[in-house]
Parts: sequence; structure tokens; C-alpha cells
Amino acid sequence: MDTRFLAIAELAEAPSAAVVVDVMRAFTVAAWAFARGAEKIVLAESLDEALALKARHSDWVALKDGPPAAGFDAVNSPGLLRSADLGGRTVVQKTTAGTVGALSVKEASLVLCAGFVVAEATARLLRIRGCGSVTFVVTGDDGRADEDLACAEYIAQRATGAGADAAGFLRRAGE
Ligand SMILES: O=C(O)[C@H](CS(=O)(=O)O)OP(=O)(O)O
Repeated sequence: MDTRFLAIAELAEAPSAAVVVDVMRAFTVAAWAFARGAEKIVLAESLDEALALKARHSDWVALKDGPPAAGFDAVNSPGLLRSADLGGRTVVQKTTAGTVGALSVKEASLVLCAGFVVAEATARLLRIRGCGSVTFVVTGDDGRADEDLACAEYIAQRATGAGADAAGFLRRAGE
């Protein structure tokens, strides 16, 4: 498997397969939202778009990063979502890095949004799909977030079927 690890700003053309990594926190939050029963997540281009979607669909859950704000129901916190009941709900999510990264590769044939909590499932899907070339988008800190790079490298190793010791990658993420 041919792998590239790029910041959002380094993306030139649409990759064939993209794994967009945001450990802290957009795609850890997204995984928890699904674990708490969410039916789907809509990624908004802007805060205004998120609010407009919420206005059109009052039953949707509008979620943003940063502090709570009027019109939004939730913030980008895995810890808070762990106790939320999102059964059957649609979440609209807007964050600074993760959702921007995912939307920047929306023309790719395959877009996977990942963090450590879904790393193994992500690697398995890449293996099943037989992706020959994968672009990992390192979203945090303008591509310098080591928790995202560590997660991306872990997924890349696991996707090739190579054994990888998660502990070392997780340690990097925690530093
Ligand atoms: O919720 C977050 O911590 C971040 C904000 S920022 O990227 O650190 O400014 O959003 P995310 O897009 O989940 O990284």
C-alpha cells in the first residue's frame, strides 16, 4: 500500500482513498456519537450552515467545538457524549480541524474519518477494499498534531496486515 501523510493545506487533488484523522477530537466524538445511537452525522462547512441545518431540522443535534454557544446542543467532547442518548438522531458537526479536513477530501472515492477508537475498524476496511494508495489527512495543529500522525501511522501499519503495537502509538498520542 502506497501511503501519504498530508496536512489539510497540502492536499492538491482529490485522493482515491482518504483517511481523515482527528483524535482530539472530532472523530473520537463522532465514534462516540454513533456508539450512543446516532443514525448519521452531517458535516457542516460553517457554524452558520450548522445553525441553518438545525433550524430546518429541529430534531437534529447541532454540535460544535469550543465553548457552548446559542443554537448548539452539544460540544465536541467525547467525555460528555459518553452519557448522551442520541438514539436515532442526526448530528450536525462543525469543528475547526476534523470536519474541515473531511470536507476537503469529499471528492475522494472513499473517505474514512478516524481516531484511535475506530483505528482497527478503519484498517480492516482498507484491507477489505484492497486500497492500493491511501492519503492520510493529519488534521490537527496544521498537520503537526502528533496524536493524529501516530494514529495515522498505526492505521497504515495495520492496514497492510503488519502487526503493530498500539501501546507505542498511544503513548505518543498522550505526550
Ligand atoms: O474540539 C477541538 O478540540 C478542536 C478544536 S482545535 O482544532 O484544537 O482548534 O476541534 P477538532 O476539529 O475536533 O480538532
